[in-house]
Amino acid sequence: MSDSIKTAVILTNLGTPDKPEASAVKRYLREFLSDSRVVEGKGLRRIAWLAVLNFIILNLRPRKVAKLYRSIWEDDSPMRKILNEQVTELQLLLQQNYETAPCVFAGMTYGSPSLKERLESLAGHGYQRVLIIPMYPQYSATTTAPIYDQVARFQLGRREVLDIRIVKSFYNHPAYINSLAQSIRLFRQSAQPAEKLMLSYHGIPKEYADKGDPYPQQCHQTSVLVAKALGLSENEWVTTFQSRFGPAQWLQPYTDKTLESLAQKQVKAVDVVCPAFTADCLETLEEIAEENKEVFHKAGGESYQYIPAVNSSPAFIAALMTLVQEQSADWLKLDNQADEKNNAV
Ligand SMILES: C=CC1=C(C)c2cc3[nH]c(cc4nc(cc5[nH]c(cc1n2)c(C)c5CCC(=O)O)C(CCC(=O)O)=C4C)c(C)c3C=C
Ligand SMILES: [Fe+2]
Ligand SMILES: [Fe+2]
Repeated sequence: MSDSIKTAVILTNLGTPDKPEASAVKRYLREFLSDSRVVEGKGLRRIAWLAVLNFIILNLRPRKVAKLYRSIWEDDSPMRKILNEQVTELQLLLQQNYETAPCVFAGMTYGSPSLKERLESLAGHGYQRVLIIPMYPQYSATTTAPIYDQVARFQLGRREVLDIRIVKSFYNHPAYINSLAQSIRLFRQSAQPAEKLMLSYHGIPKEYADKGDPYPQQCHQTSVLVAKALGLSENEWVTTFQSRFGPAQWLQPYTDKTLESLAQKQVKAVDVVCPAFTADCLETLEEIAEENKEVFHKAGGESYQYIPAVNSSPAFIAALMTLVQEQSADWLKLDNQADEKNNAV
């Protein structure tokens, strides 16, 4: 890195409540679900959604969802805990490889630690260059684009803007595919591999995809590449979409319906992995590892195993460093000694 220019990397994830309590969940859901990137609609549609959100959803959902959070909470929300671990591990790896490593921070789109406050604080501390890595391998207007929006709002009106780069997606990056394949391989080495590998992605409303959100295509591409890396034949894996919200149609095939139909077709064992999540969270630890396990068993399935997210596995942290290297090569100066050391191993 050039001597006098302070550079930071921010790992950015969606966000999560501060506590597993109804009031904290309400605050989080209000911020998240008020974003018109997440629930689209203009004019009357927007007014109707805000009425439903404020008068119905925010009165009924927080208590139910807080209970789900309590079932997975450790000393913090798993997403925030894992994001902090990813920050620590990436910082260590960068320090081993660079004379002057950039500083790595965490930032959430909704809730804390907030991306907006992180950017303000970095600017206040004289950082001029920032690489933001959204922790979503597949781009979606519902998740990645809000990060671009926050950066645009941050820059607006600044006399000297910060030099900010954002990694748009990494759904097909060989280092990410390798980290995912490795995590599946390691899991299947220590457990009996199931006859079917299910790759379950968070869904989005079908309407958004029909209007051009590239998310589903990127999910399918990730699946194809992972299956190829694992040497799976076509009938050994399936791509599905989870986490439906509201009455509209979402991306299909749905995870729960597919589990039921697999069990009905006498598939007795499935392994499930969630490649849209780089950190375990409510959607993986509760919805996939618990709720959907019950769905499969109730439908007659016998063995259901959830394969954890890539989290802070060495291969995923190495993938993050590769992204840093590629996206900010001109900002960084490789530590020749560390480089020689790595080559000698
Ligand atoms: C209402 C619309 C929603 C869209 C569109 C959506 C897209 C989307 N979300 C993720 C990743 C995560 N979502 C998580 C929780 C979550 N998601 C929604 C709704 C939408 N998501 C809600 C209401 C919630 C909260 C829980 C609930 O009330 O059911 C999480 C987990 C957060 C945690 O604290 O652990 C993640 C991660 C992606 C990747 C995505 C589109 C591609
Ligand atoms: Fe979501
Ligand atoms: Fe969910």
